[in-house]
Amino acid sequence: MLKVGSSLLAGFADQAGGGLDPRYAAGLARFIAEARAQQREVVLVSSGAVAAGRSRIEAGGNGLVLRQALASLGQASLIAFWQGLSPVPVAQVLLTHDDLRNRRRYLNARASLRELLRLGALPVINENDTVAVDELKLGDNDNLAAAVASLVDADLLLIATDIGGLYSGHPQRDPSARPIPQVAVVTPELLDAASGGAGALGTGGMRTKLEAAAKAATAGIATALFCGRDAEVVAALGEGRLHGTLVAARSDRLRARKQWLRHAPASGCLRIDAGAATALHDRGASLLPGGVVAAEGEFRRGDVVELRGVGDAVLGRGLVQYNAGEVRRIAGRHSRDIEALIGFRYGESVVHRDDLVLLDRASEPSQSSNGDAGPGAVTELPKEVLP
Ligand SMILES: Nc1ncnc2c1ncn2[C@@H]1O[C@H](COP(=O)(O)OP(=O)(O)O)[C@@H](O)[C@H]1O
Ligand SMILES: N[C@@H](CCC(=O)OP(=O)(O)O)C(=O)O
Repeated sequence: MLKVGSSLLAGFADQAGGGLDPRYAAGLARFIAEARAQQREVVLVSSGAVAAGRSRIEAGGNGLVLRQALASLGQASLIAFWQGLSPVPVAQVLLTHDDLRNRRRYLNARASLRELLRLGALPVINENDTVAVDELKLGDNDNLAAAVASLVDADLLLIATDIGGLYSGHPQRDPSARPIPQVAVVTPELLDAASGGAGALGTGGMRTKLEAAAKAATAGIATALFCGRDAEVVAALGEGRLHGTLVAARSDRLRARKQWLRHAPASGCLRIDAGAATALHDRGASLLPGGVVAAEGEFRRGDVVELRGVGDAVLGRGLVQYNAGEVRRIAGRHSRDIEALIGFRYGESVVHRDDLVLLDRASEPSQSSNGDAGPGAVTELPKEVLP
């Protein structure tokens, strides 16, 4: 997952006519192509729509509604710009905070992104600025990148900007500021050091990058902050060497996600047969409709459900791909019949193995299936990075 800020794409003093300029983006596009050649899946979060919009129309000022309009004017140019630098088809994905907090939309976004990667496309994500204001707004693309890194289960979040990572003070204003190559934990002191404000075009400055890194860290993803203007830095990155700041992950990715699933209140229950229980336990398989005996409760797609086996034991819990009525119609049937039975299909599983946590039967207390798990049972992990 790579995030590229406006400061790398536009606003150069020597640039005639404004608009997007490939001088740094070309190197980053080469880096993406090399990573893809190494069989890595790459998702790009790119700012620059507002800057691109400004070059298309005469408009002074910096008000919120004006920036929303400018983003709309510039977004198509931004996608065309990356397409011009990419050997593979690029795909536009516009997201908001609200999309990622809503579990159904979260699952839909994740499924679309996975499909784009499977097809070999390069997803280029930006905030949907037309609708993203106030409480809907993630605030900046750094935080959006952290949320999407968690959504796609990224190995690493790379944030390219116009400075060589985090400094102990504002690098342009504080002559004693020194680079910080490694951050184990994002502390309030570090956030303070990074609060000196953004560059001319950027919105968040280093603070939002550190906040994003802290969110990614909680989700088990490390973040690399580096200068995308330095061709040697970008080339070294392609060889696995970072000249910049590495913010360490604070937990194992899967553990962070599964920890949340383990304690989230369930909206319903799936009764599964012995064969399915064995497949889940022994092979780490997804739960297919054929193994579902019954669905209890009125859950919706994306809700957490309990999985109960023969004898009522709670075997696990997971995010369900279909709503209760749909599960009842496909229960006991083969995955290939899903479309014939309900008219569409989100995928072959009822609960995908990535969205499933199996419980230790001896130690796991059974929780009620109506969402009332009792006080203290719900562990709140950051909303920004988990569904
Ligand atoms: N402690 C710090 N370390 C590094 N950069 C800082 C720090 N404090 C403030 N900054 C500013 O943050 C800027 C990068 O943020 P921003 O302009 O939002 O970039 P982008 O457009 O890439 O998101 C730097 O150019 C620098 O001026
Ligand atoms: N959605 C806005 C991006 C805002 C933003 O976060 O910018 P930046 O600080 O340069 O990453 C745009 O495309 O201009």
